[in-house]
Amino acid sequence: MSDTSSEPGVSRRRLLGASGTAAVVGMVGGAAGSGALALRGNAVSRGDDAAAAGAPASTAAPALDAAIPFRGPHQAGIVTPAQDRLHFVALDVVTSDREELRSLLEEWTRAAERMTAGAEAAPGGLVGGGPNRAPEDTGEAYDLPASGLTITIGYGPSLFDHRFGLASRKPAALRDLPAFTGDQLDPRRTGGDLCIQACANDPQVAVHAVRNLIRIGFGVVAVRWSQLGFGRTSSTSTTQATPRNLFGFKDGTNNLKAEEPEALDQHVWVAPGDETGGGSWMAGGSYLVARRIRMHIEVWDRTSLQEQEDVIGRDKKEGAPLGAAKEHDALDLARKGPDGKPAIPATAHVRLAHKSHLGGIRILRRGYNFTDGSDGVGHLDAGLFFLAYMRNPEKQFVPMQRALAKADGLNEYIEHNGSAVFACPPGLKDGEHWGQALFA
Ligand SMILES: C=CC1=C(C)c2cc3[nH]c(cc4nc(cc5[nH]c(cc1n2)c(C)c5CCC(=O)O)C(CCC(=O)O)=C4C)c(C)c3C=C
Ligand SMILES: [Fe+2]
Repeated sequence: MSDTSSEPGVSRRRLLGASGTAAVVGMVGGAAGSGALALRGNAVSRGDDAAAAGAPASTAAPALDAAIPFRGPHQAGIVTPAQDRLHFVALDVVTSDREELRSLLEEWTRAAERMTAGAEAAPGGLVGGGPNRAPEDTGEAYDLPASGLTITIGYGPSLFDHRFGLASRKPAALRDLPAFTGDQLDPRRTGGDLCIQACANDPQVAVHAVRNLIRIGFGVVAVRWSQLGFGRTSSTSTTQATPRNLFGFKDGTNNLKAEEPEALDQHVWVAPGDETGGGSWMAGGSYLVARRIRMHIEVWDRTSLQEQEDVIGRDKKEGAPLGAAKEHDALDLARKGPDGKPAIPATAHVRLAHKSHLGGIRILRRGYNFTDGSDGVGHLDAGLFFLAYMRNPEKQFVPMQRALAKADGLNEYIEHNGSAVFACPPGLKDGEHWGQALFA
């Protein structure tokens, strides 16, 4: 794509201009913060350190370029509008030194805040260290704007074992997920002491963020597994159009949205009384469930339209519930079709995942499509990297996935082959850093 910018210095060449993906910057879900590092808005690139130090943000800037506030009551990257690209990484801690881990989390905070503002990972990172040292920024995002980058951190259950004296700080709700019927989990895509979710509207910006955090963590953390994603498969704000997944269906219609603060408090954010004792630092945070779900798209592509719609429980073109007309019409699970059978079949995905089937349970989905080449026997290795945030995985994801694993018509076409759960701490106030509450 060519550079369409009319402002000098603004490069948008890799920004994805798809309609309906425009980011709303700032106060979504109360997640805005004044940040210790002044945001540079969109009219500057990473190389402009003067701007990083305090130039006012441009109000005329296009939303896809924009910087999303790093600080606030909740971490960005949860209810902030889902960007188009993902780079997710699960890491293991390879040192046994508690102070090294604490100090890395502090250093990561500084770098993450800078990068989300569109700055280099460290001041003068590109060439400022002189010719004899390795640069403190890898450089591939130097000329690019913030691109809506969010960096969200999570802690896995294994981080709270004997190694770092954190056992007494483990949140009660942070437990490895149980096995589900049909799971085909690959240990090489499962678990992790830590995770970083980097989302942006430019893939190069997301990859740059993860790469630089890994570089900073050399000797303290090592990558366990990672996943790239594209074409978000959920909308997390009513300002966003509903995208489609690789089965060609609109995905995210009945998701929780940033504009529903009461529902988010009920289903997504950990409340002050939820975790007592060592886990009380999680108030305002959320739990993340990640599942790598391979979709057998070649089989799906040979399936009739009627069967596809019955499997999902919605029509393919409009995304309306079967028996209804419009995408956002309510699901009527009692409605009968002309043949007297339920309009939304008993094994339809949306029926089984709907709150009325699950005692009111809901989750916030924030997944991405992926294609990771082919499997060597003529099939694409493609699917949905399912990411969902919730207040308590055992009370939300586990019963929901149990219901789906048991009866979902979709199971014929999918396979869960990666899995992890993480506790994502609350957002940071000015001057705070990741790990501060954890190591208090
Ligand atoms: C355990 C939770 C869920 C998994 C795993 C999951 C996988 C999965 N979903 C689709 C496609 C669609 N899902 C849709 C709705 C939907 N899915 C879940 C949960 C899981 N999905 C929920 C809670 C809902 C909402 C149900 C409701 O209240 O109506 C839809 C319909 C559009 C929408 O509302 O988002 C589609 C399409 C795939 C392909 C998939 C695994 C690969
Ligand atoms: Fe679903």
